[in-house]
Amino acid sequence: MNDVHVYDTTLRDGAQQEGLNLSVADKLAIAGHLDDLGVGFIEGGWPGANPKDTEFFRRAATELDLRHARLAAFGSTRRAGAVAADDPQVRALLDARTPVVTLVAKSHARHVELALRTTPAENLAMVRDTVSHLVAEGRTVFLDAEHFFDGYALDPAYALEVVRTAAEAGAQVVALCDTNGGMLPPQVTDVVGAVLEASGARLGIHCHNDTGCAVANSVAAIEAGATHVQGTINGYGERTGNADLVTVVSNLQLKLGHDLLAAEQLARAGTISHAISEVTNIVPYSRQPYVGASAFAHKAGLHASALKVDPDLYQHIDPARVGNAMRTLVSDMAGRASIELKGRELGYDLSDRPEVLARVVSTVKTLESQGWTFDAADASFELLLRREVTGEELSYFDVESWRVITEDGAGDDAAVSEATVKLRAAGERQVAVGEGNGPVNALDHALREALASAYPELDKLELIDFRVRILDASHGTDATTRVLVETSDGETSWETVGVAGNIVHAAWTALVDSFTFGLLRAGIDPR
Ligand SMILES: CC(=O)SCCNC(=O)CCNC(=O)[C@H](O)C(C)(C)COP(=O)(O)OP(=O)(O)OC[C@H]1O[C@@H](n2cnc3c(N)ncnc32)[C@H](O)[C@@H]1OP(=O)(O)O
Ligand SMILES: CC(=O)C(=O)O
Repeated sequence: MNDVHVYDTTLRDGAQQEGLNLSVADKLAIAGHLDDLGVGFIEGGWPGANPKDTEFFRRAATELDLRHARLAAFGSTRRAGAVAADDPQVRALLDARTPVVTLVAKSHARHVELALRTTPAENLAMVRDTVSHLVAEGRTVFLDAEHFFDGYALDPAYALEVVRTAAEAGAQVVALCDTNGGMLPPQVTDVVGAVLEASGARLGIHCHNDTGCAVANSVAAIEAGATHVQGTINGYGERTGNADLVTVVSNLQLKLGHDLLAAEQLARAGTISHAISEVTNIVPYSRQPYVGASAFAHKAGLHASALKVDPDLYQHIDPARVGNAMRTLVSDMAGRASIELKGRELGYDLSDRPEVLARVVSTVKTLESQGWTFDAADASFELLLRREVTGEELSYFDVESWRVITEDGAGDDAAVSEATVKLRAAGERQVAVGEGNGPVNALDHALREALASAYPELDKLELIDFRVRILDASHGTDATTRVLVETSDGETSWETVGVAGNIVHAAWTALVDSFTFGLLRAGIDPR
């Protein structure tokens, strides 16, 4: 069933999200990713509304080489009382030189009266005039019927008249919009079915997520006969966002048999969703359906014991179909099967090492009861596992002592820290001093300095995140503290954990694990 348009509006409605601000270069990059995903249409923005969107269409004409998608320019019907051919906003839509133009039109009688301040008849004339003018100019026209569901509830005859008028004027699709996002799936099913029957128009669906039902509503509309679905990557959009197009497409394709994207395109959905997050600079939502980092991450021991036999037992699809992968999380909820699966992920075959499995389970449960957390610190767990499997501590250096002092900066407000680290590495005793804007920063510098000659490979490691959690807040300033450190080698990153009564000690433990793991990952032998 290759019958449904996949229409992406990340660059227009997605960009209406609070805090999201895309440059022209960002928009061009995202359009390239969307085309790779294989969507049918990319709505690029509203030409004429702001210089960036106008510039996007100008540059897209020469810089975008779309293989799958067709570009759509978005704008509204002409002004009340004007003529489409003379309306500067309609002119800007034509100047964008896209094959497709999507018009937003009022379909709610109250909006016509209060927001447009015109008559129902003039609104219909605006739809008719603008659609037919753009069609006559050679454009494929889609019409977004704004506030359709609320408008249909108030005055179904008028809302239907807008759909009929647009279709008769030549609009190829009339997308029914749940602009305020207040609908639930049964309402969408009923309205789409009724409008389809009464109008015979090709219908689309455009949903916002204010009831948390944007995806469900979109799927319901397609099931009810709509054949064009709009959404945004990662559900970006005004207020609570739009329907997440990756989830919508995955549901329609993998659950309902629609043939929307080639299997290999859908298998890139995870990569593309994350690549677009990089451009938008919005941290990916780990629990995003299908493509989130946690979407196929399993924490409970019982789940792992069944997954070991057959991954299908606790997964609704094979994650590879959407470019994701199964992960086993190790925590105090782990059992032996969790450790065996995690070991397999890390390259250790523990299937005939029951004593190691039992020991690791017990160690993890004990440490987690003291505040350690291994599902957030994969690298510390890998070091622990390695220690239990090999029976020896991986040691690149022997720490003799470390200390930090923090003092008021001379003459300015900022306090500075100074750390001294004494250790042996590659047979040499090293004493190094590091300065920083805080104790962990100073320790990081001192440790690097002390290890620089033995392990120059450490130079490329960078601490990219540092999180502190007070574990028993009722103890006040003598509470136990957990520190998570995230480190990157420029290509990948890993997290390590430290727990101690002293916050700097906890950070030091996490720091030492982070450097040790970095050297292990780089394939360095202890010197
Ligand atoms: C539901 C949606 O998300 S639709 C997309 C909404 N997106 C945006 O609004 C982002 C881009 N918008 C903009 O940059 C500006 O609002 C512009 C350039 C479009 C218009 O700016 P301005 O001319 O200053 O008008 P303003 O934003 O104050 O008001 C919108 C005008 O459009 C009119 N309008 C609203 N919908 C329609 C429509 N479907 N057809 C014709 N006119 C419309 C309003 O009645 C109002 O008219 P008025 O100026 O006579 O009061
Ligand atoms: C058109 C649109 O974005 C809406 O009605 O939500």
